[in-house]
Amino acid sequence: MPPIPADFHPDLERFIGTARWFGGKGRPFRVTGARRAGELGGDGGAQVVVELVSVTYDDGVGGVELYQVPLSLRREPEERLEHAFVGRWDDLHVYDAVHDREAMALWLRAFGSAPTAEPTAGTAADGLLFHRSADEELDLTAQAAMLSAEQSNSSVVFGEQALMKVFRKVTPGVNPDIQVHDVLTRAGCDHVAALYGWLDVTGEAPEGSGGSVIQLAMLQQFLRTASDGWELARASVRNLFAEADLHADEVGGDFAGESARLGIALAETHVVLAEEFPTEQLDQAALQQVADGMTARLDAAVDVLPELAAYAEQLRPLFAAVAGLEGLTVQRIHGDLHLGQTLRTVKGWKLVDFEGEPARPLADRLLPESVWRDVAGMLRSFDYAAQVVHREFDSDPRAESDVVEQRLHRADEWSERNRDAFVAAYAGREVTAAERVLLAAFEADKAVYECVYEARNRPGWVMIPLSAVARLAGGAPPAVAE
Ligand SMILES: Nc1ncnc2c1ncn2[C@@H]1O[C@H](COP(=O)(O)OP(=O)(O)O)[C@@H](O)[C@H]1O
Ligand SMILES: O=P(O)(O)O[C@H]1O[C@H](CO)[C@@H](O[C@H]2O[C@H](CO)[C@@H](O)[C@H](O)[C@H]2O)[C@H](O)[C@H]1O
Repeated sequence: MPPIPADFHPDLERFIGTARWFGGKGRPFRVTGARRAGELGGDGGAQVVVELVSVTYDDGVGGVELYQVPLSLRREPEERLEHAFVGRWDDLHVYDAVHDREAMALWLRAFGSAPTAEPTAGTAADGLLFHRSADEELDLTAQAAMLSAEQSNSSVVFGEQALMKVFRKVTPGVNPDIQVHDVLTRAGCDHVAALYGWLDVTGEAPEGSGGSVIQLAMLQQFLRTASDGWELARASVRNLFAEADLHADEVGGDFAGESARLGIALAETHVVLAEEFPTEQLDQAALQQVADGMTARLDAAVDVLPELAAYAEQLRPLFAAVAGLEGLTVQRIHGDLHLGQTLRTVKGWKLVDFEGEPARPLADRLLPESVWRDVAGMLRSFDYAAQVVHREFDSDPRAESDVVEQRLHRADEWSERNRDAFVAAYAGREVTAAERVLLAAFEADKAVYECVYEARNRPGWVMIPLSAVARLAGGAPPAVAE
């Protein structure tokens, strides 16, 4: 196929700008180029072009970002793909390929023909190199279906066997999600879905990438019996609200046992990560850098959400205290842990999505960090679950104020109970004073990150992390109306 013409760029801008996975929401941008990573199909059947689309922001911050956009090209309009329509390119009707079953079957077949014996060998489709990392025989007749919970990337399930995650924002270099799944699968870690394969671009490395590979997708075991930790936690809060005169430990849907099991799953995963990746003891200069990083993120966040300024001065000493700690060991961690990254299966809790915070530079996401950062991410998530349900119940202005008050109290109680159960099981011993300082600092750092995330993606939820910032800063709750 010829390259995408420049007059298709406005269609790409419209499509990317409204996609859930687009990390630049709220910032005016332009599509400044589209490079063909590869092509699949075309012999009379479905035809797919995989484009790496360059996005440049009008504010000039952050340089060019690359987004993977696989496009399905159709001669006739496809009614069932209307929701995935991108635009017209000459006489072609162009759709987001991840929604197109026939297009996705091409990916699965390419994975199916990749040899498994040599992990470095692969099947090359035009420009694309498919790798297999496990002997699992793939069912090539399995139907593809998009996972509706589309988040930072797009995930497609093949039957009940495999799940392919198509990375959207791509950066030249090792993809942390593929890397960690590969290592943990080989190490026999029980708390992740096994890696089956991955997809690289074979063509010339893009300018400025230092010759690095670009990794486009990951194929892994589909956890058929999984329930999302975020859904389960909220169901437990709802259950508590239904009996608002009872305490969290008195109702049937109590979650504390699951929170404790989740703490153990995280601790066990951290142990394997520490065995398989380098660990390091931070010296004073490195600790200072960690503290400075938190402060710098706070300063940048105040520019995005000025309401944070009211708490900035109280947060600074909390971050500065990190520089005064001694003997902090760092290792590879999850990096963006929250309840939405946990799945409860019949075989226990699994952790997903080891990509780290999507907004962080790739190099930073590969660095060893303190395990308490992951713990803090989960603590924030317990708070979110309680607060989100509280809003579901009490967004009605006619709700009686004493009932609202009571439920708010129960929400806090639920959050505290589950946070405590999680930390106690994770640590398996008393948490030291130094660890408590770290936890509070990482929790505040995460809440600051969430303020930016919500301001850009879900402005109606910004009060959830902002209230947490206020609590951690020891100040009065925010009075900002939503
Ligand atoms: N191996 C799996 N089996 C079943 N469901 C999964 C699996 N991996 C992820 N999921 C589901 O897909 C959703 C998105 O996956 P995730 O890795 O978090 O993607 P993203 O990077 O887009 O946030 C998760 O919330 C989870 O519910
Ligand atoms: O799952 P992603 O890697 O895309 O993570 C991003 O999106 C998350 C929301 O989906 C966001 O998580 C925040 O909201 C969650 C509830 O939806 C809550 O449980 C988390 O605690 C909260 O941080 C995450 O921060 C962001 O990186």
